[in-house]
Amino acid sequence: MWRRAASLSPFISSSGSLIRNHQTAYNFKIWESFTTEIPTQVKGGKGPFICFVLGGPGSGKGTQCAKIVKNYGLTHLSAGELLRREIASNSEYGTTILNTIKEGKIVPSEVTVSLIQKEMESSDSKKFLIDGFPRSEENRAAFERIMGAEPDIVLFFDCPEEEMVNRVLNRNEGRVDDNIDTVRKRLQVFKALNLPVINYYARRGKLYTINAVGTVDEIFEQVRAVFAALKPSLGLDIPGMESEMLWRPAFTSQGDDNFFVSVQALCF
Ligand SMILES: Nc1ncnc2c1ncn2[C@@H]1O[C@H](COP(=O)(O)OP(=O)(O)OP(=O)(O)O)[C@@H](O)[C@H]1O
Ligand SMILES: O=c1ccn([C@@H]2O[C@H](COP(=O)(O)O)[C@@H](O)[C@H]2O)c(=O)[nH]1
Ligand SMILES: [Mg+2]
Repeated sequence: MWRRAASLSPFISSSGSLIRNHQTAYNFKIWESFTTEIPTQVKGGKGPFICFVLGGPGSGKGTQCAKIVKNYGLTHLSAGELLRREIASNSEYGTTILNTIKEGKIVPSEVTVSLIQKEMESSDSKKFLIDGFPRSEENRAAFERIMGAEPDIVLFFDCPEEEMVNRVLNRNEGRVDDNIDTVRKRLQVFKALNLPVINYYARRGKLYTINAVGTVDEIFEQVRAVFAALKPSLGLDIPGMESEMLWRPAFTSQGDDNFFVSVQALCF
């Protein structure tokens, strides 16, 4: 099994530009920073490239992951899908997982990490998109402990709650948690347990915030900019992406009611 502790590689500078009054759906207070550093080579260790994909229910994680897979060939592991597959296979944890999902709560970390671990270790891929995980700080710590790895980058699909609720209620895939009661609970869990994880990665300089409002293609253009920056480390060849701009929260601290995020405007 591969094992590594991810490290942040050296940073390079480029000239920055400024966009004012950027506000996230979760009322992050954002101010602009002139620091414009990006990792030259995100991937430093021996393990696979890992990208966590976070965002509230219905923010479009799965939709965008499908496009990332198609464009950049990463292997997509949706934690929710792995859990739903476990329910369908009548495993010993099936009933507990089903009840947890119906309640919009979080399945014990050991169960989810073990499912992710099995998929990663049985795959030849060196580039993973892990969608909808970690859901909590406890999930995050369990992944680091069990896998001996951290994500190289984290994408956060930032979407207003009303839009997320509309999308989930119109999804029509027969999911047991696509109903208004469970969605409300999932949003509470997201704010209480997942936002702190997102902030953690912002502080670590690994978070890329994507504005998840717009058409699927408009949103993917922001994702494309992130992956264009990672081209050298992923061995990707993406023409026409020489000068893209994206927003990357660089530091976050949490006050009583608000999160404060400074943002780097990255030009490259
Ligand atoms: N930009 C968009 N505009 C409108 N609808 C969208 C957009 N992106 C995705 N959708 C639709 O919204 C619904 C939720 O999207 P998706 O399943 O990708 O979200 P998710 O973040 O994976 O949600 P969950 O956490 O519940 O799995 C789907 O029906 C999808 O087709
Ligand atoms: O890491 C995870 C991922 C998911 N869950 C549970 O599954 C549902 C659905 O997840 P989606 O990512 O929206 O498909 C989620 O609400 C949790 O109940 C989990 O416990 N841990
Ligand atoms: Mg999904």
